[in-house]
Amino acid sequence: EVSITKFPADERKIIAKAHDKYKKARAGIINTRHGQIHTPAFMPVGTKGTVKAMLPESVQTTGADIILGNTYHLMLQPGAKRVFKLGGLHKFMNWSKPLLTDSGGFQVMSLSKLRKITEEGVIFNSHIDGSKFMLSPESSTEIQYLLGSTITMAFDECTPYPSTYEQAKSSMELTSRWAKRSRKAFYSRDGYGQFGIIQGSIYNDLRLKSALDLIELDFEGYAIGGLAVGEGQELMFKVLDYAPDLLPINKPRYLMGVGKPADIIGAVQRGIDMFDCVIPTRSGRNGQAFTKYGVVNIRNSKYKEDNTPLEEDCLCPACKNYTKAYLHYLVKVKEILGAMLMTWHNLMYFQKLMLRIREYIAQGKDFDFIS
Ligand SMILES: CNc1nc2c(CC[C@H]3O[C@H](OC)[C@H](OC)[C@@H](OC)[C@@H]3OC)c3nc(N)[nH]c(=O)c3cc2[nH]1
Repeated sequence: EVSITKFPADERKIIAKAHDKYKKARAGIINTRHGQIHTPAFMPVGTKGTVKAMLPESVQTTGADIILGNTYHLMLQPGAKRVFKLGGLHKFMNWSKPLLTDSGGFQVMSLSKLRKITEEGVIFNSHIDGSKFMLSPESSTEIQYLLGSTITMAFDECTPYPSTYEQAKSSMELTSRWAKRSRKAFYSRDGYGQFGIIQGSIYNDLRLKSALDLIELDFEGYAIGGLAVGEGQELMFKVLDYAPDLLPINKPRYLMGVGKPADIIGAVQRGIDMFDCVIPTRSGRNGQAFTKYGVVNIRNSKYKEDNTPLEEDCLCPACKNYTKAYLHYLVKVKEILGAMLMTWHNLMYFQKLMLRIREYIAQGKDFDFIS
């Protein structure tokens, strides 16, 4: 039986010895019921049970080991009980590898207009038809169980930025109480795991208290929440200079919502193992392609007769079989194939970045190649 296991200690030793400047960077494998996750890992976002514009088998060819689903969206439509009855989200969306679902709090705050935060949980009106719902540590954990998530996220409150010390303190304390209830509601099975999410905004004593509260609950992994919420890279790195070290060294660390390649590299150098971000998929659909030459805005008229691929050595379908001129045209006329090819390329780019980072760490080489 596989379970979410520790990083191989010897691998960690080599990594720690190999490069002093980034001695916190580490590469490892998370073993789960649905297969292995090679870290540092980038997790494509599949909000409504699909990575937009991609077939799951295509996502697999980019090298992704795990994708994300959204509790908030799926509980509203098609409903967690219905997904459960239909065999769970893995079967429903034909993705047999690991799935991580967010606990829904963040989405409620960012998507539903009418909502009320109480000690019990968050009461909100669906942004689809206005019907009333409650998300609580218990209901969020149950919904993620019904979906069949490999990695379940504890129900937290993502502290907004900026927040005063007092605001951040009471928000973090609510997250600690909710984490305890989430942990109690979790049905633990070998190969499945639940991650706690630490808060505390930019205040190091609150971050420490949050970590201590959650470590007591012995989660299978830990997320650093409350970042990438408008604080900017400098302030985010300032928190990351110490926050990962507050967490157990042998458990996965997940930085939620991050990020651009330079953000990912800086966070890996500070000890982060897992990432999720809508950038490669959302910006791909909007005509932005990530390349080793920088970001290409394919809608720019300078590409309308450019007969070269986005990247000559990229193996994705967009680069192998098409030109920038064709992608420029497809995106301009809003053809669905444009969204597909741009998304495929960006996901391939992000997975190649992670693969190179894992290789550099394993070889003990510093990796500042993209900044
Ligand atoms: C961007 N900066 C960013 N995103 C934070 C997300 C959401 C991640 C979520 O971000 C999108 O939802 C909106 C994605 O869907 C579009 C979700 O994928 C399913 C993804 O779920 C992990 C956070 N989620 C929780 N539960 N707690 C957090 O403190 C937190 C912080 C974030 N910063």
